[in-house]
Amino acid sequence: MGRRGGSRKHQVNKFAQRKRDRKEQEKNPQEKPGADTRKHYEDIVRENAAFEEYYKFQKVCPEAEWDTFMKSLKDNLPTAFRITGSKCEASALMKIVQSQYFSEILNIKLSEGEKEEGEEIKPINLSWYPGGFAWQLRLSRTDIRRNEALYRLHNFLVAETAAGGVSRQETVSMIPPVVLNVQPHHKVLDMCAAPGSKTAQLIEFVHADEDKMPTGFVMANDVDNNRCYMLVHQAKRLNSPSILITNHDSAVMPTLEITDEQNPGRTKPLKFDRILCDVPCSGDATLRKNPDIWLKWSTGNGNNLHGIQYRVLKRGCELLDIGGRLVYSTCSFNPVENEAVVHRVLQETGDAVKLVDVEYMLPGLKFHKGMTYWRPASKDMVFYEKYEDVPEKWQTVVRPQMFPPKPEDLPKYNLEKCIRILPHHQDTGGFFVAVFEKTALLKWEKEGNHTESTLKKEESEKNSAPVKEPPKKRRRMGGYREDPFVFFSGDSEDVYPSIRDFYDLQQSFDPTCLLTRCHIGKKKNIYLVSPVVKDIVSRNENNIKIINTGVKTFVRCDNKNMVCPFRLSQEGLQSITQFIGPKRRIRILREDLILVLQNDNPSKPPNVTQFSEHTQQLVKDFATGSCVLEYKEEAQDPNLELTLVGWRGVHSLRAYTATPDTVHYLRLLGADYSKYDVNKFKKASEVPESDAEVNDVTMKATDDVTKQNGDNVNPVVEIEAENMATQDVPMTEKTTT
Ligand SMILES: C[S@@+](CC[C@H](N)C(=O)[O-])C[C@H]1O[C@@H](n2cnc3c(N)ncnc32)[C@H](O)[C@@H]1O
Repeated sequence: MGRRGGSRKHQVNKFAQRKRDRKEQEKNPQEKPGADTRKHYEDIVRENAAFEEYYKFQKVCPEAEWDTFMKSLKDNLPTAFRITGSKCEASALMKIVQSQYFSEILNIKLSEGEKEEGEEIKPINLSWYPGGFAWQLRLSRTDIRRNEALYRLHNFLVAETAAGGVSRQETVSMIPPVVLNVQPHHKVLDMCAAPGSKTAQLIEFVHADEDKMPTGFVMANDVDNNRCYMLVHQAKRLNSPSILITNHDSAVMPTLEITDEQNPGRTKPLKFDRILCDVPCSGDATLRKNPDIWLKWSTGNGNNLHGIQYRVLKRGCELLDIGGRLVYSTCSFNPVENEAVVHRVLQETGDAVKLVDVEYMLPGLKFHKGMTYWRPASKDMVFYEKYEDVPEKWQTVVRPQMFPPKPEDLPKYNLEKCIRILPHHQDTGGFFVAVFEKTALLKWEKEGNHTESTLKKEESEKNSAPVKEPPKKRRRMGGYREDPFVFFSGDSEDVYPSIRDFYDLQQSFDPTCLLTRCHIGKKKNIYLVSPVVKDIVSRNENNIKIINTGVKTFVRCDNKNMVCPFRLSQEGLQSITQFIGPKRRIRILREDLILVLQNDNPSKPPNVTQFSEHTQQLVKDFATGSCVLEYKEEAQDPNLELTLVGWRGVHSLRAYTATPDTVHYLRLLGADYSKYDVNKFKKASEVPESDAEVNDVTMKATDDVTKQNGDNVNPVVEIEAENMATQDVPMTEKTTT
């Protein structure tokens, strides 16, 4: 997509990288700049006396459980994943996982040290995850990657992640979107969204009703421009027309405009039904995954983050609609980042916002209730009972709002409704979750038209500043300059009539939901958004930096045999398929679908004569060009229904899918895909040691074919981005400014 295309979206900002390297080197002078600290993870001594002293004092964990808590924290983290995609595909994939891959796990013989005596390695189904689609394995990522007996499981996870059939995500990180209780009609805001594992869940929930385009949407925001491109990657995997990605400081997120359905032609401020506020935090509950935190931990980290956490949560409460729900979460154990922030906001918002109990939504999950007493500490590990005891030199760091409520006020706040998960509860990372509901306007919202306290302050500051000439050129708002979002004007748009006629698009399809990323020149890719997303983008493009939206639906294909210069793209097919008429659809038989998928070399597509008589008849008078291949398997429960982009050549028929999708479909059809399922350990003897990791043969094959198809991003980049996407990267205050 224009300048946002595959090569640039994961591009490292070299200047920022050099700055990070310099800072890192100042901290660890013995390290070479840019050195991969992950290499040394195994050598890190997993101990920190201050950490232990601080949390023992705070009583985050009952004394009797302390040793188990610490032991669990020092252990590697088990792998967890969710099965995603349409209900029928997810059910079929789940059966395959259970019958083929889990049996492998049960049969493996881990060497001593990898497994403790009598340790049960049976996969655990996460009872509280909707549909039972989430699993936790008693194996770390490294166990899976390094164990030859598990190479098929590893290939499966990598390929299905790229195809969008699986999302690898830490168990506890799945909880906030679940308790947010998102429905397809909800307007959802993810305030601190990158790298986007929770955003992916929110998108899945918005798409729960598969037959319809959701009337709701997800707006995923992050302050860090580079990290926003991780969100683009997530959104791309899930092919949703109902997501938009923005780049703004959430603490001062502007109020956007949306069409007022009750008063056609007028707008109203956009308020959200659901808000996820997964704020930047010290990340000390991710110690199992990020052992370098053992080296860096200090009380200062949590204290420094309290302010931004509070501001983001408060702004979230302002942007929430009455009756709406907000989830505040961190991957920190620290009450200063958790209950203290929750208490501070509850204190300010009075009766308008309250905590809700969501235990019933998490059957089988072990956790501790929120804390009602804690003591903030300064960097020198002195704990304070009240603000008056804080020496002057620490008073800007240890703030009055960080202290717990007085015992007599406790019933007002119900802090025990918060959820604190410790690593030993169910062998996961730690996590903190608080669920709020808004029952009335906030005090300061009632006071006037300008509802936001924060923005009001900003406004008055702006007003007192000398008046400047308005900028003549479009403002460049931090980071890369984005290409514009240019919506089709309607039926009269130059390229639209040929698309409409060729694909036999139904009257009910609204062409104004199509967009390109250029004003002038040839339209290359055409993207589709849902009507509500179009409304928001077109009304607010100048109020907030929009990084990305829309699912690629048509791709220019100037083939001399094509009546229409655009072919379909697999990414947007699920959204547009219901509008495509019978003229461009082929209902294909199982054996024929397997034939096109197995013969995916674009230079040698299967000849029509190789297909069944049934399919030969169907394609006999079928015009050449892009088409939809449909397949329905009645014997499955639920029926397996697949929809793929195909291409009718003069003498051939082929599928137009990227390799991860090809493997995914062959897997679902129970067909042979062994050419992609290569044992990299066998292959390892043929490749140099240093290349062994990236030359995962499954993905190498993917890479080759994808380049030929020219339709998808480099899968090696995808793997890297996926690795990033499964980490809730701990933040420091610096990142938030
Ligand atoms: C804990 S991570 C979020 C993880 C993410 N929700 C997920 O599940 O993948 C915190 C994110 O907040 C972002 N962030 C920090 N300060 C912010 C701010 N003021 N506004 C918006 N985003 C912010 C960081 O860039 C970081 O990506």
